[in-house]
Amino acid sequence: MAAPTQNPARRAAAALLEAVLVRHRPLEEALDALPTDGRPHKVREKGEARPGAAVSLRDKAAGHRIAAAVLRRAGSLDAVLEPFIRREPPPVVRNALRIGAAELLLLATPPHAAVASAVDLVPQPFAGLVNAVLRRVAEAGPAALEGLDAERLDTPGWLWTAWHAAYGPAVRSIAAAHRVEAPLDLSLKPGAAAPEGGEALPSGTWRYPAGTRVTELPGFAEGAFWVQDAAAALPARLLDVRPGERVADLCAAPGGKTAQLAAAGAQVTAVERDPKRAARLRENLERLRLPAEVVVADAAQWSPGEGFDAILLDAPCTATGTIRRHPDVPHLKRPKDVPSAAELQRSLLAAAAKLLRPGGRLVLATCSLQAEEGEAHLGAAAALGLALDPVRPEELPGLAEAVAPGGTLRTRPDLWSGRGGMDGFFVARFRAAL
Ligand SMILES: C[S@@+](CC[C@H](N)C(=O)[O-])C[C@H]1O[C@@H](n2cnc3c(N)ncnc32)[C@H](O)[C@@H]1O
Repeated sequence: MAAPTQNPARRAAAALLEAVLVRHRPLEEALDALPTDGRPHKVREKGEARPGAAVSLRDKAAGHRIAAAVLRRAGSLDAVLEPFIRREPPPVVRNALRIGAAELLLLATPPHAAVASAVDLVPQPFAGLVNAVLRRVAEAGPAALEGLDAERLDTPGWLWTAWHAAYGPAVRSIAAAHRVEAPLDLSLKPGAAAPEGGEALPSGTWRYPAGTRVTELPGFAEGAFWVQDAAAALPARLLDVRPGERVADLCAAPGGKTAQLAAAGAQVTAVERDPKRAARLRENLERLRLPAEVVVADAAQWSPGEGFDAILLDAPCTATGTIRRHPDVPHLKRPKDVPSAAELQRSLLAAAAKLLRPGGRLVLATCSLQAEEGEAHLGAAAALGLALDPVRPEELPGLAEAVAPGGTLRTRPDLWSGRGGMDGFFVARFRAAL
């Protein structure tokens, strides 16, 4: 069978799925590792696409889109494939079947191209199987997905149980929100004009349709804005820094929150443990022409001397609040990751409390939907002498429902659902004793 000319994109998708589902590597790392030829378009002769060969930027983007669709809906796709598979095939075949099914059922690829391309991805002995199974899926069409409990099928059981315990029936709308690709959200530098085509959200974020390429928007190279989910922009806003205040951003890269603090005129020290990520943070600040001192250090061990007026602790976490943007997260995280992330957050919180001047402010944020990485930290904060400074609903227009009665903030992907949702964050603001 002739190899379709579009197959470099499917090969890229297969490589990404192999990295995430077989080798358990993050999708972004796998994307960075894909060899590209740097050209937006590349016409290939049929059959030329070899594993490991460079792909064009366009094929990489198309492969990313296919892989993301598979990762978002893997449970549903496997349920559709199930009746046609007698014995579990090798991972390369299973992933080719998922790619074919995603193209047929979710991405509106013409059936002939979807089936032929998936067949082209597998070793010859499996070509017949993939062809036969996908022809059956093609016959059923998108109706094959109807009647499935997609929310449950596409959510690992342990996450469903935890979210049900924390949020009750809203677990279903959270899971439904994960099916949809997130929009592009931008934070603007003060005084900068928003690129055309965006929607101004009540929180100040500018929102653009999913798939918008930020680097192609006018103003990107000039540093007029940076990418930041609407919910991710809230922690720094709630710290409410003033010009000239000494502020530490303790887990800083890639720097969205550092940029907000610096744009507000604070004297910012950004601490980041990972040297590569610190380099990216520096690059971002350079593009934005915003000043901040970047320190490569473990924030749990860092002792700069004088206390800070304000500290932002955007602690590393399981990132289960960012599944809309990172559909690999449910496939990579395991239940045991939650207590270890919570432990790390507790140690960083204790270190942060020591870095505050008397009366200083601290905002703790995590982009996790797990209560252990959010609400459960309030007791530890109190034991460290940090008094909760409640967030008032009027501080966050349009988000009153995200402010808990005690004054902590809990955003979820199903909030603002008619407008494209937002990442799931826990945010709490504290004050050190005087
Ligand atoms: C949630 S991300 C921060 C996102 C960032 N605040 C922003 O808004 O762009 C967490 C960051 O903390 C860094 N990190 C993890 N543990 C750290 C530690 N002990 N000290 C300093 N940075 C750490 C990670 O490398 C990662 O870049």
